[in-house]
Amino acid sequence: MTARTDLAAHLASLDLPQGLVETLTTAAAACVEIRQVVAGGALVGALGASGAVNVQDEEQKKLDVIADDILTDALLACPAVAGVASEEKDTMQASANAAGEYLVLFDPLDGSSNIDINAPVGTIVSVLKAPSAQPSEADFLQSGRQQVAALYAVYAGQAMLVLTTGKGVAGFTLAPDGRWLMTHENVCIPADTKEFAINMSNQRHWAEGVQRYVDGCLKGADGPRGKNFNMRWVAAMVADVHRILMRGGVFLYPWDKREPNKPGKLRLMYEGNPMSFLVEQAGGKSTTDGKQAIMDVTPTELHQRVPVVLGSANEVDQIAAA
Ligand SMILES: O=P(O)(O)OC[C@H]1O[C@](O)(COP(=O)(O)O)[C@@H](O)[C@@H]1O
Ligand SMILES: [Mg+2]
Ligand SMILES: [Mg+2]
Repeated sequence: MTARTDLAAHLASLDLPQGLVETLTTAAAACVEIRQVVAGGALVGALGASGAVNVQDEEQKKLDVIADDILTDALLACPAVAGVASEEKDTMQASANAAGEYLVLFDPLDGSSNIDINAPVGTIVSVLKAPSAQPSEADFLQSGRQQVAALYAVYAGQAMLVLTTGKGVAGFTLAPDGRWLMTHENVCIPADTKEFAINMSNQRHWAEGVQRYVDGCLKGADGPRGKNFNMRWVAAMVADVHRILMRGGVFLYPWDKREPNKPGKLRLMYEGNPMSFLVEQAGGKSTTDGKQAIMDVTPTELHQRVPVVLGSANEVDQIAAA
């Protein structure tokens, strides 16, 4: 096998504060542990419902809870971490570390409906600087622009970890010895695409602009776009965004009129912001509606929702203009 840079060497090359290196190393190791549970599936009791409901009123799967415990325990034990916030928990948790410098927010298991059918799932992580070593919930409500790092791990045919610390995007594949080895050095999203991703079953609820945009894609070479489009929907944001980072495309989970006061399905702090950091660092755009950057949204609550329109830059502009 070719000698490859591992995650530790990559982090060392970035000239990052030691505490950030420790935080990212801890999160990446937790993802290896989660991957092992995902891979064991029914053999390790990882499938099925937990019987509980989370703060978002969603039925928790066993794997949501297992992944949350793995990440929470690992990060709270990391001396550089001042506190964590999880999609699966009502409130943030402060660590007992007197010198914690970072706040870590995460979606421990993204794509929960895929768990029991052995389809791709993943973990999404956002890292902020901690204003104090004894953080309050308000300390977590920083805009996406304040992130110092974001990563996701996707557990599919291979497990991959994709990371940014604000200097581009690098992708790593999990090797049999448990190390993350760099396989994708400088991930760039092509500006143009012929592929879109949206849950079509919600079509009747979308706003008119989204209706017009998708209609243009469906008409293909016979319509206003003058080219044929393909459609994909993995039902795990982490895997849909991974596809876009690998070969371009757009992903939409837009506002819709079912619950007009609810901004969308996806969560700003655990999904929208970290994915936006990665997408922008890879040359794509990540917006609420084709125009407003998600990372410029001012958070008002930990479990805030956000509409999402992201991916290939020119195609996101098409959605803005639709
Ligand atoms: O059920 P739908 O409408 O296909 O929604 C799928 C979306 O919901 C999510 O699974 C929500 O994430 P969780 O699994 O973390 O709750 C996204 O990953 C995905 O894009
Ligand atoms: Mg999710
Ligand atoms: Mg989740």
